[in-house]
Amino acid sequence: MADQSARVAIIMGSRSDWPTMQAAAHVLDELGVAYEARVVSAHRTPQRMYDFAAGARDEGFQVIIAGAGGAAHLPGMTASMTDLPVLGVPVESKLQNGLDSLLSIVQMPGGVPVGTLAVGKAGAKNAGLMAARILALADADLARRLADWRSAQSDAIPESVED
Ligand SMILES: Nc1c(C(=O)O)ncn1[C@@H]1O[C@H](COP(=O)(O)O)[C@@H](O)[C@H]1O
Repeated sequence: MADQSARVAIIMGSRSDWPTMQAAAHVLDELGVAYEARVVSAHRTPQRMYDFAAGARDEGFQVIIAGAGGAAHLPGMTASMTDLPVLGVPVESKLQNGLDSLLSIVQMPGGVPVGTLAVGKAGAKNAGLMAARILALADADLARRLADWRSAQSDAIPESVED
């Protein structure tokens, strides 16, 4: 059962994806956005994927972040069964650093949108930020926290090339 306050679902094809997908969880923690993380695989747990995607809106989720590697069908299959925005994160694989994951997620047929981020932890981090930006369209407090987060990021980048 989902934590009723969780607005973002972070799903992934395998527990082995969690070190990557934690980057999404981390930034959502920083922004005070409640999420729930689950292992859901289109390949290995098709009924769990079906039940999750069909029931995600009723569970209270507003955005889904889906990470998977290799033949990464999870984001697209999930997007085919819900009208919630689905953000796809290609997890790095053994083949060309995850190029297979990226192409599996980004090359969706017209009519089934998956917003695809970069491969790996940077993509997962940006998926968390993108989920927050979507939610912030209707949440002024979150919009302010996002603006503060962005300012803090800028402040942390030194202009000097010396220490
Ligand atoms: N791409 C998918 C799906 C899916 O798309 O349904 N389910 C698992 N996987 C991926 O298999 C990779 C290897 O998984 P294991 O480490 O468990 O062998 C993971 O990156 C996972 O996302």
